[in-house]
Amino acid sequence: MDSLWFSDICGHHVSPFTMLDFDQSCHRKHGFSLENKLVFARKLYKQALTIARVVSPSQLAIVPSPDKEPVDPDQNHVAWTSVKQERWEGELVVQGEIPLWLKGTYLRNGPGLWHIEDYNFRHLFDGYATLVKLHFEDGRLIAGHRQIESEAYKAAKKNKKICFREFSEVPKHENFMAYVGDLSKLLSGSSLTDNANTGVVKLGDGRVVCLTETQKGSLVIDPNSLETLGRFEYSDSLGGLIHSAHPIVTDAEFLTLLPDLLKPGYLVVRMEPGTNERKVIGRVNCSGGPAPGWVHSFPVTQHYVVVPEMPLRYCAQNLLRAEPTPLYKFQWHPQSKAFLHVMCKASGKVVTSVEVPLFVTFHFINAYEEEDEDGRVTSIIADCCEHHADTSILDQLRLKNLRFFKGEDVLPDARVGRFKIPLDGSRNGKLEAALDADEHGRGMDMCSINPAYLGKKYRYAYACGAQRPCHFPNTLTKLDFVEKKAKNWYDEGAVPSEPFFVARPGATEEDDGVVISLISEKNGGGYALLLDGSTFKEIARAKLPYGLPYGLHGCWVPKK
Ligand SMILES: CC1=C[C@H](O/C=C(C)\C=C\C2=C(C)CCCC2(C)C)OC1=O
Ligand SMILES: CC(/C=C/C=O)=C\C=C/O
Ligand SMILES: [Fe+2]
Repeated sequence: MDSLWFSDICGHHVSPFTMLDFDQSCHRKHGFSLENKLVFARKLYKQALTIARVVSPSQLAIVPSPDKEPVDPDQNHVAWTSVKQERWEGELVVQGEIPLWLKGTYLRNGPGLWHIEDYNFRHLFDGYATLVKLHFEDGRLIAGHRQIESEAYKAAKKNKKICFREFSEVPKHENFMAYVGDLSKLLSGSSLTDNANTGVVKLGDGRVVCLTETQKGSLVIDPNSLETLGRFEYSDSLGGLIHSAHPIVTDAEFLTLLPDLLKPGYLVVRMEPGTNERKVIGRVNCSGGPAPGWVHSFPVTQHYVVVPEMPLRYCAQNLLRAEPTPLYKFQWHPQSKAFLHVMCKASGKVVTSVEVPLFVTFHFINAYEEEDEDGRVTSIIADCCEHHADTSILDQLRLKNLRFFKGEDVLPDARVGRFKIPLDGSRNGKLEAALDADEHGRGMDMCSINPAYLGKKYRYAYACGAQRPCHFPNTLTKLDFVEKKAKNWYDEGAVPSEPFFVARPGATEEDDGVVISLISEKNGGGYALLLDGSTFKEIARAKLPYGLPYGLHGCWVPKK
């Protein structure tokens, strides 16, 4: 059903646009006549009406209604509470020693504002983006935070209601016709959010861009003032509405995946520093399923891009709903199986597609090539934070579940899933735990590595693990894939964010550097924490004036 809605709109699939985007679609690129465009528009409108018919009236909220979930302020951990104010900046008092070599700014993005007026959002991923900075220089630390001024955020503030479609929240419609109008806006992408609340990357040319799952939610910011400078406009004509929220970004390139919901598959694209133009490396067709698997992230090796095809797949039907479904914009299709595709970066050729055991992951950690004694690549190893093929983690991240922790051990188990992809033409790949998950309390997500080891054989990763009982990953963990051991950091009641590794300039050891994390404390406070990358012992901490909401992903902007 999902793909049927779109399949007959446009007969050819030469252009890799993902959904239906008038301005940038293949229709413009291939010079379609006005008449054809009108035929196309009519088809679109008819499809919107068909969709409107299959969405039952109960899924239409006619009157705006606040989320009626009970809110008990005593239970509200600062990690899950909206940021206190629009912005703040100041120097922090440092306990311990910040290494003098640490010069630059750590930026962390995340969904920090979960209400508009008295309407409370439901899911962690719905929040309006809060950008945090920690600027280290001469052993001192200047911190700050500021809201990202996306169109979605500004419109919500001005109109005192949600105006764009967020991860799970949808603007409420006054009546049925307004809903049908919104559906056509959805098909053109104009109703989708640009709330860039997921990650932040420094491009090779120095521009700093905040990102989310929607392409329009790529916003350029100033890493010093945290001011939103404007939209990052992709100047190519690839079109489409969504991309992977985690591009692979180095000083030399920006690689990402554009899922194609019309003809299930993915485009692998590359953008050079100093340009806004993505160029196609190649295309992968899906091996299963009515739609591509969700690609929140993907891994690369030195010569290959690994394109994951999870059985948790995008679902056009769920995209159009007015109320969230248990799996939000996705659907679980175990019968469609799971695959990993390997594309050669240089030629764009798919060198293998293997079936793998079912899996669920948000985050790939790293990947590398294994060689035989003659230096021929025999297989690829790809590691991820794997949730035992169980989608319930998405539900666990509802704010209601995060806010009401009564001490039960409800965090679903996760592990470091290690895929082995043979390159000898075999049709199946393997998936096993890279180390005993009890080493990290069977919690596993929000990972980082030493960026010098991207795509190469590596030994260490940093992530959030669990000290049970818990309902959310609550430790920082250093994983050693050689010893198959983990070192864990824990502070009772604290919610730590993604441990981010910064290498010491000139280091020769993989773990020679520091790990930065922002901690939200159970008493409403918060602090910036520095751990030694090798010993994983605390080397410094600095208290913030107030605790900040939980955040997702970060990047490092070194001082020039
Ligand atoms: C994880 C994670 C989710 C969050 O994503 C935010 C948005 C707006 C996602 C939107 C969508 C999908 C997840 C699937 C396809 C459709 C679309 C609506 C674009 O940020 C995160 O980190
Ligand atoms: C917070 C999280 C995923 C974030 C996606 O970007 C997962 C946490 C639990 O495993
Ligand atoms: Fe992520």
